[in-house]
Amino acid sequence: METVPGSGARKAALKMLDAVLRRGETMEQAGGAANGLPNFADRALARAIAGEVLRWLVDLDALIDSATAKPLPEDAKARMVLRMMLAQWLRLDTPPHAVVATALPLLAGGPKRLAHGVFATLTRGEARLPHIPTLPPEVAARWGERAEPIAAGIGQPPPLDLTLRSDGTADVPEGESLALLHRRLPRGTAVENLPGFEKGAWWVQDLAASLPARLLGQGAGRRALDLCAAPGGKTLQLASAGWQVTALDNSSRRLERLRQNLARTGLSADIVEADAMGWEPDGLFDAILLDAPCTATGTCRRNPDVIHRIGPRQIEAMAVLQGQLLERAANWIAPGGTLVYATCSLEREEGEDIASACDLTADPLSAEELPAGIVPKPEGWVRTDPGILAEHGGMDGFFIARWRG
Ligand SMILES: C[S@@+](CC[C@H](N)C(=O)[O-])C[C@H]1O[C@@H](n2cnc3c(N)ncnc32)[C@H](O)[C@@H]1O
Repeated sequence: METVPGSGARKAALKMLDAVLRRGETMEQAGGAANGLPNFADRALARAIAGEVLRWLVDLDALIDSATAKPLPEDAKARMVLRMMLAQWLRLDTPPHAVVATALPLLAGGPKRLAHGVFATLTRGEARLPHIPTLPPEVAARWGERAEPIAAGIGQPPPLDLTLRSDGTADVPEGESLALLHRRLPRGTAVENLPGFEKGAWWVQDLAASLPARLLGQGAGRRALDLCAAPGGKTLQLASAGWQVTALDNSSRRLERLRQNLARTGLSADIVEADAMGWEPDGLFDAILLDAPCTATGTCRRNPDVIHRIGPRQIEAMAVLQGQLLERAANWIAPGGTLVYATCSLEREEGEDIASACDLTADPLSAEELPAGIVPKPEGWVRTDPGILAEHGGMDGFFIARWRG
């Protein structure tokens, strides 16, 4: 039983933050802590509090440190609760008295007075966050000159992008269109209530995530392999563009979502549950899309946990796997066929370095194939990040390269 209304959401947010920051779990894994909450609003609030703390962590800590004589240990519960209190007040516009009433019970039997005092000092002093979140120094160094525009994108959740099924644009929501078969809606739009959801006229997919499949063109019944396919956004695009798709993934849970997505949209694909490192196809493919597993740092706007969880160790491990997957996929392209490699990572090791090491014949991407404002690099690769088309709401970070068989 909740003693203070809303305290369940705060407890769940605290558990999520613990899972991400101490145990290195993803927000998706950590989000399980909110599943037991009785209503949608509380679950959404728990996720929003945890998300805002992760977006603004460095700046929230700086405020806390400015108001304590002796810095609180990094892993002190009082620090975590104060981060949540400040995020609610400064980012979610919760009145300070409501913040205090719902957060302090989390410190029952602990340093409640200390937390209350720090929060009161900061509210009295009208503390403010900077305009753009500060990145942890090692992350800023990794992202170099791209760090500032990316950080600007991290400040809030991204808008909602939809990809439309290619057989007509009737019964789809109004919105900005930055590419063929694309609609952009304001952040926070509830998906289930939009026109066309039940009929499967569209699916949720960031504009950058929609680029790799676009770059394979129309299928006209030819065979495509979607390697690492689940939950299937790109499988849907390929099937919708007339490819006869084999969709392979090694996660049965994620493949179940792919099946549901195919059923909702009325599109079809042959589904294979297998480890791409052991599987052998029964023939060659005219197109292969390798949307490789990656650190997903390019999704930092919707998954700000990656800013704090991902470091050189994870990047290196992913880069090894990506290189091996690309080497295998390269054997399965038919002569004259096309292979597209993509990752939703901002890290050079998972993009440019992998493409540089590939000895297939390059098929450089051209600006004409891409939405206006996205310009390929001189090598013919595409590198997107949240700073591109920022005036329209930006996009996820992706690396995309293409070769011919
Ligand atoms: C970036 S996600 C794919 C997203 C998907 N292409 C989409 O658009 O919805 C990478 C996928 O690779 C799968 N994966 C990771 N290692 C794999 C392996 N060795 N064999 C097959 N699939 C693998 C994961 O289960 C995950 O679904």
